[in-house]
Amino acid sequence: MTDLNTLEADVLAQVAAAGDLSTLDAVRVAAVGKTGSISGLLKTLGAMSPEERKTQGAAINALRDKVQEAIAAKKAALEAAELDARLASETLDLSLPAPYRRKGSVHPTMQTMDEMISIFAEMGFAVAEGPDIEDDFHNFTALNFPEKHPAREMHDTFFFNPKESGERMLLRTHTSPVQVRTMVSQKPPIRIIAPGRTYRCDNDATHTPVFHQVEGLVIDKGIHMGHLKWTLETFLARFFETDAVTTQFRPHHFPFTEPSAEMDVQCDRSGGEIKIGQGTSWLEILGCGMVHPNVLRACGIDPDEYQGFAFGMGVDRLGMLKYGMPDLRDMWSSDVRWLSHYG
Ligand SMILES: CNC(=O)COc1cccc(Nc2cc(Cl)ccn2)c1
Repeated sequence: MTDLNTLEADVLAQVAAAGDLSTLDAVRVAAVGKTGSISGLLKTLGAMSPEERKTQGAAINALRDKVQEAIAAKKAALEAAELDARLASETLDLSLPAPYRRKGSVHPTMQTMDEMISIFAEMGFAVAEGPDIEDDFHNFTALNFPEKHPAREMHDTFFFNPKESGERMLLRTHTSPVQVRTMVSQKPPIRIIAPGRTYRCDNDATHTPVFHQVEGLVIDKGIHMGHLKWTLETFLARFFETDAVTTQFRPHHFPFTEPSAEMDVQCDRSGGEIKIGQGTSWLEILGCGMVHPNVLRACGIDPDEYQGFAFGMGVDRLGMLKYGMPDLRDMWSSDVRWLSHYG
């Protein structure tokens, strides 16, 4: 017969030595599990005399209870220690600064476009939008482009495969179609800007196939070039955050305006960066003009009753000027280091 005292001392020593819950459970199974040492002793009771069974049985049960009590206490101690360890490792010191997490930023092109839109909105312009996929009429014909105009060629414009009807759909080459759609659907007076994505078959150091434009259109009675000049100078001064800008009109040609002009803004190129609102250099900033009568007529507006001006500027170009970005291609490299620097 195994000496109960030796067994007790041995099992209690194993319980005390158990360093973690799984070791303790292994000790429990070895002692009081189905095939455990103490459970095995209980099976020997059957072969004893009634008197012996009474005393021996009581002694073995007492040993089993003692061992189970010790295991329960040890389990509670190990669990408490485990909880303390977790509390210690997961304690948040709220007085510490939060760990740095890089937040996203608005792309400089969209930031610039948002600024342009909000300035024109403050000046009373509504924002008009339209489809990127356009038809010949809205992108060219209504804008007084002659049938054989080079801009209609494949080398300049992305065309889709002609539909059965032969209508050639294309990716709009400017946002003017949005203004055409507005003139066709809304009676004057009109004061809108048309921001958006435009597409051309260009791709070099200063041109990307997708670029962003903001065009503007005012149609009313008695509109003249003075209104155009004031509107653009007011916008440019606010956009470049300077008191006033000096501009000049340089004669130009667009099919959809007559007279057409390019507007230069006076700037200082002497330092590394171009500064608008000071200096004596000229920098081309946008194209504009009085809406051509043929365009008004194509949109159902009588040029003897209403006149209008329009302008168009490149968002990426203005953003690069304002934020001093050296290379247009950086705008599209989606280099996080660059974007987070400017964004
Ligand atoms: C970057 N943009 C440029 O160089 C030139 O953009 C321009 C210039 C002059 C006018 C317009 N838009 C326009 C729209 C209609 Cl519906 C009628 C007449 N004109 C856009």
